[in-house]
Amino acid sequence: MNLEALLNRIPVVEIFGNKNPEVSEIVFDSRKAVENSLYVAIKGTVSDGHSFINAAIEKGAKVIVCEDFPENLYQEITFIKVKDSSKVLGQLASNFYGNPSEKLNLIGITGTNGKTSVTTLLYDIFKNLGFQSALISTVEYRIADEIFPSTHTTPDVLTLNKILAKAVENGCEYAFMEVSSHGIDQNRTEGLHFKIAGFTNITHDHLDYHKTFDVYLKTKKRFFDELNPEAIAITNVDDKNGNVMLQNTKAQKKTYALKTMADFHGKILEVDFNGMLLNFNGKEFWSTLTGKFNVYNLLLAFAVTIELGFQEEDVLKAISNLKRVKGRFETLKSKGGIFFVVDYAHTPDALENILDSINEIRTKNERLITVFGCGGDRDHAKRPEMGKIATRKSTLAIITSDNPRTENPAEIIKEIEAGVDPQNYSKYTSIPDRKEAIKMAIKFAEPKDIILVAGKGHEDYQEINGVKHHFDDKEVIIELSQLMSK
Ligand SMILES: CC(=O)N[C@H]1[C@@H](OP(=O)(O)OP(=O)(O)OC[C@H]2O[C@@H](n3ccc(=O)[nH]c3=O)[C@H](O)[C@@H]2O)O[C@H](CO)[C@@H](O)[C@@H]1O[C@H](C)C(=O)N[C@@H](C)C(=O)N[C@H](CCC(=O)O)C(=O)O
Ligand SMILES: Nc1ncnc2c1ncn2[C@@H]1O[C@H](COP(=O)(O)OP(=O)(O)OP(=O)(O)O)[C@@H](O)[C@H]1O
Ligand SMILES: N[C@H](CCC[C@H](N)C(=O)O)C(=O)O
Ligand SMILES: [Mg+2]
Repeated sequence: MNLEALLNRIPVVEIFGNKNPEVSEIVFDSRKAVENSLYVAIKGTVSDGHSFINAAIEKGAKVIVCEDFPENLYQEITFIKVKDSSKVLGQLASNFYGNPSEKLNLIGITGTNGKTSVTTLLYDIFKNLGFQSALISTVEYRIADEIFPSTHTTPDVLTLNKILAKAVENGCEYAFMEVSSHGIDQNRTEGLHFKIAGFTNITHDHLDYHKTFDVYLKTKKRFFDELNPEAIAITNVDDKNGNVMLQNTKAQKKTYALKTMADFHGKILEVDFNGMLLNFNGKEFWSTLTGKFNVYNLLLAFAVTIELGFQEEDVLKAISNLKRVKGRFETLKSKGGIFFVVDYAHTPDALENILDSINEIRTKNERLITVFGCGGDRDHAKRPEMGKIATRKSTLAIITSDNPRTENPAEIIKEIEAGVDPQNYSKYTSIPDRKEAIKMAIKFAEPKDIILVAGKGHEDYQEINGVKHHFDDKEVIIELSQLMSK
C-alpha cells in the first residue's frame, strides 16, 4: 500500500523524506521489521520504542512514525512526526487492513468480570441464529469455526484489524470482542468502529497497573466516551458505576438490570445447579447456565442481540440452547456424589459472587469447601480480601497456588491469610501444591458436599518462574476423585 493512502485521516505534524513510498507491512516491534516496512515507535511501560528506530531501519523499515525525530535523519528513510504514535498506530492499522471494523457489526464488552462470558455467549447465540461471527476473548480467538490461541484478552490493534479483516473475508457479519482496561489504556481499540459497547460491572482489579480505582474507572469510561453517535452503549444500572460509564458518551444509551427499572429487565424465578428459570422483559425461559452473575451476562447478551435487530422470541430460543462457558460455573459430579464447581473467579468480587451463588443454591447440610489462590506478579491488594471472603462464605477454605509466576507461593499465601477474620482462623488450611490442595478437599468431603475450585477456570497450566506446567483443574478433579473412589 502507498504511504499517502495509509495516512488517510491521520493528523501528521511533520514529514521528512519521500512522501509516498510503498509500505509492505506495519510493525511496532523493531524485531518484526521487514523490507519496506513502516515502524511505529511507541513509548511503552518498560521501554521506549524510539530507542529501537535504528534497529528497525537495519531490518529494512523505510518509514518511521514517531513522536520525536531522532538526531540523525537519513535521506532514504521517511520520518513522520505525530502527536501520539500509539493512537496513530490504530488508524494506520485500520487503513492498512481496509477498515474491517466498518464492514461488520463490531461489539465490544468491557467491565471487570463477565467479558469472556458475555462475548462467548453472544458468539454462541449468533451461531444458533445461523450467523458466522468472530470472537476475540481471553480463552481463544475464533473466526467463524476456526479457533486460534489467545495471547491477550484484547490483542494489539494490528492483530485486531488482521483478525477482523480475515473475519470479513470469511463472511462473518458480527464480531464480539472483550475490551480490557489495559487495552483501552494502551489504545489497542483506537480507530475501531464499534456498533455496540456493553458494560458488565466494575470492582477492584488491576490496581497494580492503574494504581487507583479512580484511574481504573476513568479508563473503562474512556471506551464509552470515544464511541460514535451512531453507536449504542448498554450499561448495567444495578452496578453503582453503571451510569457513570455513559455520562459523557455520544452514543445512544440503553440500560439493563435485575433490581431497578431498565430497558432490559431480568428476573430469576428458580435456580439450582442444573440451571435457572428466568424472565426477561416479561418472557419466561429456561437456561442451563446457573448463578446470579450469569443472569446479568445473559441479560446483556440478550440486550445486544435485540439492539442488533432480532426478535425477542428468536433470541430467547437461542439463549435457552446455550451451553456453559468453559471454566465459568462449570459443574462435575463424582461417582461418590461430591459436587464440583470449576470457576475462573480470580478477583474478590468474582469470588464473592460465585460463593453467594452456590450458597443460594445449597442446603444447610451440604458443606462448601473452597480451593483457591492468587496469581503472582499481580495486584497484591486483592489477596487479603479474597482470604476474608473465602473463609466467611465457605465451610472450609483451602488456600493454595494459582500461577505464582516469579513470586514465592508461601509469601502469596501469607498475604491471603492476613485477610482472614480471627473468628475464622479454624476455617482454613494452606497447602501450596494445588493438586495436594484439591486432594485434601476431596478427602474432607462427603457425598453431596460441594467443592469449589476457583481462579483458573479454562487455564490448562500453572505458571512457575516463567515456565507453564500443564495443570487443568477439571482433569485433576476427575483423576483424583476416581483414584480416591469418592
Ligand atoms: C503491561 C502491558 O500491558 N504491556 C503490553 C505492552 O508492552 P509494553 O508497553 O511493556 O512494551 P515495552 O516493552 O515497554 O516496549 C515499548 C515499545 O517498544 C517496542 N520494542 C521493544 C523491544 C525491542 O527490541 N524493539 C521494540 O520495538 C515494543 O514493541 C513496544 O512497542 O504492549 C505490548 C504490545 O501490545 C503487549 O504485548 C504488552 O502486554 C504484556 C505482554 C502483558 O502481559 N499484558 C497484560 C498485563 C495485559 O495486557 N492484560 C490485559 C487484561 C487481562 C485481563 O484481565 O483480562 C489483556 O488485554 O490481555
Ligand atoms: N457478570 C458478572 N458479575 C460478576 N462476576 C462475574 C460475572 N460474570 C462472571 N463473573 C465471575 O468472574 C469470573 C470471570 O468471568 P469472565 O471470564 O467472564 O470475566 P472477564 O471479564 O473476561 O475476566 P478477565 O478480565 O480475567 O478476562 C467468572 O468465573 C465468575 O466467577
Ligand atoms: N487476566 C488475568 C487472569 C488471572 C487469572 C489467575 N489464574 C492468575 O493467574 O492470577 C491476569 O493475567 O491477571
Ligand atoms: Mg476475559
